[in-house]
Amino acid sequence: MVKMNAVHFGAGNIGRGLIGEVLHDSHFYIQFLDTDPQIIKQLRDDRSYEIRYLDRQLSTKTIDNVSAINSATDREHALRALADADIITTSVGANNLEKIAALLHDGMLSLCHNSRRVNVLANENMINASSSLREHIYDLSEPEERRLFDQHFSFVDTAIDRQSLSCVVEGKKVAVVEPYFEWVISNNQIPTDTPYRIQGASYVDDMTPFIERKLFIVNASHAAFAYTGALFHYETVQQAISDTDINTAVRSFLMENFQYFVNQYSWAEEEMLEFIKQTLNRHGNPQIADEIKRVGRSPLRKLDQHDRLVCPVLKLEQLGLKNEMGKRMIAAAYLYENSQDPEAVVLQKEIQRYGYASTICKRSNIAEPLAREIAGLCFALKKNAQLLFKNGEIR
Ligand SMILES: NC(=O)c1ccc[n+]([C@@H]2O[C@H](COP(=O)([O-])OP(=O)(O)OC[C@H]3O[C@@H](n4cnc5c(N)ncnc54)[C@H](O)[C@@H]3O)[C@@H](O)[C@H]2O)c1
Ligand SMILES: O=P(O)(O)OC[C@@H](O)[C@@H](O)[C@H](O)[C@H](O)CO
Repeated sequence: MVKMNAVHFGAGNIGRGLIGEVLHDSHFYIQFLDTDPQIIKQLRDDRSYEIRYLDRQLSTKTIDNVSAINSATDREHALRALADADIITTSVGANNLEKIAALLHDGMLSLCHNSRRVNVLANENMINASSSLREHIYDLSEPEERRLFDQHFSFVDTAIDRQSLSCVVEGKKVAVVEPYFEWVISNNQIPTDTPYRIQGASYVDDMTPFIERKLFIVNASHAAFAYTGALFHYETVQQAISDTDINTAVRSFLMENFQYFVNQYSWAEEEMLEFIKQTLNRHGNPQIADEIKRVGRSPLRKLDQHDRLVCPVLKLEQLGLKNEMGKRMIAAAYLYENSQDPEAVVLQKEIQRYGYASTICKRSNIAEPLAREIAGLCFALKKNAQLLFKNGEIR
């Protein structure tokens, strides 16, 4: 029973491993738009793909009623797909939202001929990704186009959570996922006459606490394991987690962020503690080998003032709450080296040229006294990574 058309930008790990599955189960036909010729060919040839769940039985599921278009080389077909869309979704990576804006702008113009309103859901690890995508599109639009877009489109912020990886079986990419998932959708931004509900998603009136919980608990601890794990030359997050000292350090980092949620949102302590426990269990899932180079990817993005490491530290600072471990985690991130990761290369070049304090001020928009303090932590941890585990402040 396929009733509606979804156009999804990004047939990567989470695109196939979560968004594709949930939209399929909500009776959408899915056109993936991507730029990777290999996955496009696979989806076009098979019109379906496999998901493997990391449950006891290693069960599998086939997602059918899908196809794919190369949005870089086949603009015409991509625009045709957009013109028929009932919903538009993305999971291309936060840094790529700007790159899909021009195509979406043109696709949205052709969609305006339809009477129905279309929701656009950008599913990326960032605060208000859909609102940010809207800004990129509106930056390219004339005032009259913006008025039309306001009438025809709703940009709906979301938070998505699932450990979603891939493996290759007989030359085909298979999505490998934990059974758990969360897709939180901003109810206030969804028009009341939307003719579908996304099955399995949670609709909430105030997105902010949920996207912050995703970033400041799930992704913050993930990044902390990755960057401290890299300091000790581990290759996967699971190896870092099984190091008792790192585990203890990341737990105390999370307990600082826990205080933020309790103070800022009066979040019930037991519920947040349970969420933290569940998150740490998920990160430590022995069936997953999640490489530090994936979890630590794009350190410049992760060190942005609005992202998982710096944002909670600044918020705790404003509230006058303890953030010592958070500062150490930021310092560990500034020490991250990976010659295969373009952002890590730029980061280390900038540090070599301008020093830690200036780079921290510039990249994380942190005021000078705090930036100098974190720079001091970078020097200390570079000399002796064991200081990460020292109680009290490092001087
Ligand atoms: N993998 C996860 O477990 C997970 C979980 C939650 C959130 N996320 C978020 O989802 C997003 C995607 O992550 P991922 O792990 O699936 O990454 P990925 O690299 O596996 O997939 C991204 C896909 O987007 C495609 N893409 C990139 N630029 C594009 C463009 N301009 N036009 C069309 N397609 C383009 C890539 O070719 C790739 O197939 C990120 O924002 C990530 O933070 C990932
Ligand atoms: O996708 P990133 O680069 O923002 O972060 C890396 C991981 O922390 C992330 O992909 C998690 O696995 C995911 O967010 C879990 O839901």
